[in-house]
Amino acid sequence: MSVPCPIVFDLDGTLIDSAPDIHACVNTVLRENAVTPLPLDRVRSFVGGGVELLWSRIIAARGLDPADRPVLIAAFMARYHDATALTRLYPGAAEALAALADLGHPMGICTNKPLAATRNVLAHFGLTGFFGAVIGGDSLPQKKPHPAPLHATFAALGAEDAAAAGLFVGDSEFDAGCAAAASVPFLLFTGGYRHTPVEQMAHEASFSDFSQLVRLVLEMRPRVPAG
Ligand SMILES: O=C(O)COP(=O)(O)O
Repeated sequence: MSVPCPIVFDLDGTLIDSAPDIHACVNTVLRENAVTPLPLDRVRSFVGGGVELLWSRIIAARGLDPADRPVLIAAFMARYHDATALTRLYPGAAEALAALADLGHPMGICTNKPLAATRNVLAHFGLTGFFGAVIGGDSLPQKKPHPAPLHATFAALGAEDAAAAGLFVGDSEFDAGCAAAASVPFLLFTGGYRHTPVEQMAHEASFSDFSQLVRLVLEMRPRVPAG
């Protein structure tokens, strides 16, 4: 007798391509401060470690005063909070979530995106009901690649023994590092925001299209005894 394994997903660069909205919010704030905007590729390359790291990188890129960081972040958050107009679900992501839910997999989100913005974007795409646990970048003192947020997500799903039972699906170096630190098998979505070649990133399996995910999960068959 066995039950389907819990699966935790990263959000930005894994389920959603949110870089265009992040880019638009960043450049609105830069323009308001008479700073030259940044190209989309550059902003995308800064995403993954949460809002504070994003702005540290922007400040370094544009030679801004680090003392202005809290004010810049506050102005950014006011826009980022419910920015969804330019964000897209990756093709097949919603269908894969529905198929995994039908198979009985408990699912969660472990993202470095702030929790309120995370909840807004999940609601915008009608995904809220898929996830029994959502941990954001401001939910705990630690962010990915620290293992604590991933452990907390599995714990909130009622799966304390995540290392043995669960899977983590993500796209970035932050996700790969977090999975390794938490000893959770990592499924790498290769179409997201990583900088590192796939073969140089630690992962148990990889996929480039969400139509491959359900088969991959079934092939890996990580099962936990019921009861
Ligand atoms: O907000 C970020 O910087 C990254 O978010 P993610 O953890 O969902 O990739």
